[in-house]
Amino acid sequence: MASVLKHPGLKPFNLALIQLGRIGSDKAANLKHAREMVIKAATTANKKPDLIVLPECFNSPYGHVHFPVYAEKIGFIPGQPYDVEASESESVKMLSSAAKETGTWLIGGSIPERDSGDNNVYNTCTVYSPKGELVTIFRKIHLFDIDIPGKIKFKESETLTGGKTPTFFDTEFARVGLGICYDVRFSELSMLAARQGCHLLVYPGAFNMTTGPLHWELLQRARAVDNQVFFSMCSPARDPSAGYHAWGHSMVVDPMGKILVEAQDGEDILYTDIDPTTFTEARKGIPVTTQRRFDVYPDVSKSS
Ligand SMILES: NC(=O)CC(=O)C(=O)O
Repeated sequence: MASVLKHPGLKPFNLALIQLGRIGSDKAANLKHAREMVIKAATTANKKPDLIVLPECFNSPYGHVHFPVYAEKIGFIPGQPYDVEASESESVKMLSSAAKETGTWLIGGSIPERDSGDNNVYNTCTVYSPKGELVTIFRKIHLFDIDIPGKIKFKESETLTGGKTPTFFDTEFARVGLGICYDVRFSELSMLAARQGCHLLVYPGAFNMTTGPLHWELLQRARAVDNQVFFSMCSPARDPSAGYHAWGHSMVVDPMGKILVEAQDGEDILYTDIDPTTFTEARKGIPVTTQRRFDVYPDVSKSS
């Protein structure tokens, strides 16, 4: 693992999750509604959130046939300034302007993205500063290919390519690691982020009616406790008329594994105060971060 600059430290902040409903086949309507909900999240709470999160695949129906149809070219090159005005992506333009208008950090869930070079389609999360700058993107690394007979068969790899780059970004209040949905099942990704100093891991996600009740909460609490970090997944609301029935239950878990807030299955906005004391006390009281036995097993975070 390449050495990274340390973040100055976790500060108290307010996190808002938008469990977005009304995601249908009309992309313009999806974007309009997502924008309205970001403004609502920023303006209707007693305390303005510092970071707002949208769910996985918020501008398109969720399914491999839809991804290439809804895919947009973003053309983000890490380390280079990005010109939102010149972007080919209508979703990026909307998210950037919503972040700027509200003056909040915004994790723009995920959208299908077509790479300008290799033409592959990715499931991509974009992140915006309060000034509306596109600060980073993250492409879902582990594709959701499962087959549980009689229950659910899904194959993202029919049309998507998996990303290759674990990603985090720094705000003035926290270092935030990113993943998307199925990535939560691969503990190495969150371990890497935690070892790089992330305080909070955010995974926009859309579990389903088979795996949701069994694993959605379990995995988030496990990743939070494994790594002693705040962990959050933000889902679309459940739509019984859609081809894919999302589980919902967006949540935020603290570093002790306690669920701080949880939605049901409908559209909702959740707010949580992130308290650095929980983070510090979890690590002080149960000091696993200093008790690892790398003389017995390898430090996976150091392998390249
Ligand atoms: N939709 C996903 O990517 C993952 C999922 O539903 C699961 O892991 O279960």
